Amino acid sequence: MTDLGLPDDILACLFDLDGVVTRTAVVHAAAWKETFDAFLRERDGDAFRPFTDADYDEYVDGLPRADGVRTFLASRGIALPEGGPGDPADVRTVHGLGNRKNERLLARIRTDGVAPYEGTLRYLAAVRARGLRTAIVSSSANCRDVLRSIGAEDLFDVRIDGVVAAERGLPGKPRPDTFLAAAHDLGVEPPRAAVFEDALAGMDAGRAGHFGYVVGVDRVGQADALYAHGADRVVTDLAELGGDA
Ligand SMILES: O=P(O)(O)OC[C@H]1O[C@@H](O)[C@H](O)[C@@H](O)[C@@H]1O
Repeated sequence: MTDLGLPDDILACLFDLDGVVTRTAVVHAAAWKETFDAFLRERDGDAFRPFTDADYDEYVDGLPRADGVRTFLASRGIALPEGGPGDPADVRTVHGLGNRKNERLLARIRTDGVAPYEGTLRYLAAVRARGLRTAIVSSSANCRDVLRSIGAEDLFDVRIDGVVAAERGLPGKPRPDTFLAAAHDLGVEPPRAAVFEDALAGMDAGRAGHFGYVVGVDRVGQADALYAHGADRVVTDLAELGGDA
């Protein structure tokens, strides 16, 4: 193991964004809850069954936006027409609901701003100082704006996010394709790359892609689930891995 807490032969680090680099996983979760609860109340009346944290972790966290809508609704036996990406936020389609959530997410970000995890920024600096390559691998179409807002865009050699994945036709997490694309673009074989993820879907992607090391970042007390989904090690902050100057 190196002083970064990684196997000696790791050459690249692939980081998820929301919940790993920035404190935005909770912002996404809150925007989803607002959106789904309003939808379910409209549909089922006041006796509706609310969207829970467990629903978020299991069906939505880490997935591309439209996949999150489909997967959660399917868990409740609900299917909506697909619609299209340009659907207005009040249309009852997969994309309409996704757009409704995005409006709520952006409103929250406008009001509260974006905060990074300082431990991750320090770890990233240490990774780069030791000559390892870095990528951001996020399902979010808002990834670039979020990184820019904390001045962290230049910390990554490669970005595979929701926009790039759509352009290239890559399936999102839990499939490994976005992480594999990042490793490929960095010129590193998957067994020589480490994945850093807070979402269960991200763990599944790390395992499916046969990456050299998968670090689960536990921000919400789900260490056991992260291990069950394939983490090699679980930390609550990347500073625990090492990388001190
Ligand atoms: O809606 P966006 O910004 O494209 O993000 C898609 C997904 O991105 C992931 O990073 C989040 O964990 C999910 O909650 C979110 O739904």
